[in-house]
Amino acid sequence: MVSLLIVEDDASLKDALIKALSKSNYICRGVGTFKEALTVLTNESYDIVLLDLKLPDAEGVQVVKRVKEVSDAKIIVITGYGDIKTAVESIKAGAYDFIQKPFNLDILEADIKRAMKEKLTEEENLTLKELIRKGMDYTFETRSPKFAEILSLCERYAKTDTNILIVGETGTGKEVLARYIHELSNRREKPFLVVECTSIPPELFESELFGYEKGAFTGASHKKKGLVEMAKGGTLFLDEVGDLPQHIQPKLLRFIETKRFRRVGSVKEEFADVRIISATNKNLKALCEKGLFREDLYYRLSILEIRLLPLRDRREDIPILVNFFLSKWNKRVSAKAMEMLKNYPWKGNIRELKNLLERACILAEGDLVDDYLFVSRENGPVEKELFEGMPDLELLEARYTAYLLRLLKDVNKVAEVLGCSKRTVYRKLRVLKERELNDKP
Ligand SMILES: Nc1ncnc2c1ncn2[C@@H]1O[C@H](COP(=O)(O)OP(=O)(O)OP(=O)(O)O)[C@@H](O)[C@H]1O
Repeated sequence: MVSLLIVEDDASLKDALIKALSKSNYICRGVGTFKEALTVLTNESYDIVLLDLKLPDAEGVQVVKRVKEVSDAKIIVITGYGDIKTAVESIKAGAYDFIQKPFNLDILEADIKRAMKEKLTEEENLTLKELIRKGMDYTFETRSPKFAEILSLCERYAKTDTNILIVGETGTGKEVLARYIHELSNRREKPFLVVECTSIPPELFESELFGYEKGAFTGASHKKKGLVEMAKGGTLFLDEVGDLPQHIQPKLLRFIETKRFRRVGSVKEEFADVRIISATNKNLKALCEKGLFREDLYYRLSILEIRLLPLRDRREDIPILVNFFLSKWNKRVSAKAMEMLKNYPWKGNIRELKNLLERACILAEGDLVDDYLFVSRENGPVEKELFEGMPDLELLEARYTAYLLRLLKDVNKVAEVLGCSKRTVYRKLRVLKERELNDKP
């Protein structure tokens, strides 16, 4: 529902507007002075402000500027007849549009609708900019009865709005499954945002999650929305939730319970309807017992729980996954190699399988990738060449780059495998030369 604040000192006009717009399903509130308007806007969020520029305690363009400082709302200015100059100036100061008294309600409503459309597009763009959406690049075809059961649970859970905890070893596809649940849910048109609990520094966590106001801390030169606000209407995925800093836990709990939060440096309560899916490879219960994770938060997050199988417990799906990853490259493995892949321990689960196959696809010239599957694992002399003398990271990278170049005989391919530019490849080769020269007696 769209919320409107009507700032108008003419009480009869204000009341008439509230009555008429409420009938059209807008949530309306009215105030008669600028002071009241500022107080309300500082404490509550509105989508649109209808703003009379001639108020008893303030008037003119300054009014627009002040409102913009405290609110995200689109401002539609109400001006008296013949006050075009002020109206134009107010647009320059950031108002969305102006409307002259006396006005027709249909025109005002059309204006409100246009302003809302622009506001939603802006919010969407902002979200998209902040969000690097990974492609929906997965397969859930399965021959494993146990995994089929998990999938049918997910389909049922997706239809609810309840928080879900996904538990499983690293690389088992917890994030992929969370995206799948989001895509099956009614929230699919809204964002799916990932909070990487391990990679956000604890001191920045609150502002990343809930956003901040301009001036909230040194360096906060502009207001910024947090992930919770950007995920409005969608799903927030808390990856490695066991690593959630302890000082954030009560704040997240409060948000989950009330759907309300405050940006850092703000007293204003914001509202966001967000579904939380979390994932962990840790034993959260054990963390609770050690006092490292709040028990009440754990129960809130894990109302529904899904336990993902490690790949070794669904080996019947390995051929499906292998063919899925290879098909993108138009490559294949022999039946013998497939058997090897089926029997491998896969401690890193699907991630390890995917990485191994992708590397083999890049390395193999023909369509059969057998020879490149376990190339560095079984190749003792290569390991010796790379690791001799316990190299530091710079030397190891340089040696590995040189090794790949010998193997692939093509700098472009090396750059592709390493995920860097050709220039970086050349730089690493130069490093190797220099280090070898320096190390010679
Ligand atoms: N069903 C699937 N189909 C295809 N690829 C998958 C599938 N599940 C996982 N993967 C791939 O495996 C890799 C690991 O998946 P994901 O990041 O979801 O695992 P995770 O359990 O969240 O890992 P971690 O605990 O390390 O965060 C990704 O590259 C992902 O694309």
